Amino acid sequence: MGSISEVLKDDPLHLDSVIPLDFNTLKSVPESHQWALESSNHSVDVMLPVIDLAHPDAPQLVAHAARTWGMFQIVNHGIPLDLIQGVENEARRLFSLPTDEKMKVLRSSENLAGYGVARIAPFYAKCMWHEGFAIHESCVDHAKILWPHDYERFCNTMMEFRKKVKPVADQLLHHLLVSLDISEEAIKIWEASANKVEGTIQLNSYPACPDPSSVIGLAPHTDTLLLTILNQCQISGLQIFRDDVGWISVPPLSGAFVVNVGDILHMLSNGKFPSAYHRVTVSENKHRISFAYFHGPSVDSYVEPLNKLAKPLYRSMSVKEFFVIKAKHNEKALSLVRL
Ligand SMILES: O=C(O)CCC(=O)C(=O)O
Ligand SMILES: [Fe+2]
Repeated sequence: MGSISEVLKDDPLHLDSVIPLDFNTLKSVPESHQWALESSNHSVDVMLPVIDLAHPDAPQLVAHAARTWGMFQIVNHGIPLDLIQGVENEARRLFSLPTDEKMKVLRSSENLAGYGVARIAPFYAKCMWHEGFAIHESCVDHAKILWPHDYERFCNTMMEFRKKVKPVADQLLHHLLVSLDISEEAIKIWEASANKVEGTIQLNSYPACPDPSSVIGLAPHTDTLLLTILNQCQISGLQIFRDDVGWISVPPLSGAFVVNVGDILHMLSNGKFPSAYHRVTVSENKHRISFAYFHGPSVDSYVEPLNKLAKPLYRSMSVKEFFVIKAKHNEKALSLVRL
């Protein structure tokens, strides 16, 4: 089984040339980070569905929200509040390290785990008001470099989070696959595929910005994998785009997670679940942290619309092939594999 870094070794994401800014030293926004954002850059507040996973109708509610929005919030998910707070605390501890310390664990074209800019950064002339840290399997090697005598707290917290979030993602994926009217065998194959891999944890940091209207935290994008489960740590910033309305703010709810559909699940569902197009704005006075878990699949899997009764909207391809297409073409990837 190959890692994402191995899959992309011939078509690397050119992350090496983009290094996050030292945000602590700034009094104004440098030109490198000023975006020409349209004047219609406002957002509206429309409430995304909030689903209680303990509710008897949760499977249907989840499927309905995924079809209508590609994004929803979940409560009663079983992930303890003190663990959520622990992950935020560890992320803040990491991002508040001096820049030269963080640079020791910089992600690169060779190793996509570690500190650095967003995966989509190489596609834009301007830089985003963001720094991130990606954990693929273990984070011990990096944590030992950052905190040689105290690395366990960080790693244990991240691994505990993954242990608790993965079954939630499994359960959501199960509800979604069942709602597609597909064979039990297809459901089992995709559950096994997601289970085979650990899933990536992505920590995001959006420092307070002297002029938030001229920058973007994360440029509009869709996530690549099956499902994303994200915590906004009580500070707003996440927005989802809807053709009929425009950008919609997703308000952070205490203890809730945001769930969104990624490109691969979108293709498996033959377009029934939209791959949520989202972005992040930043605040003038708050340093926002978010953390996400990206669920499955195994890079050995084969993607194709699973419901055989409908005319397929996407061609068949391996997950590896799709990763390479996405790495090269970013937001055009889905249209390139559409039939
Ligand atoms: O920070 C957020 O709210 C969203 C982060 C995100 O979209 C991502 O990590 O892919
Ligand atoms: Fe995202």
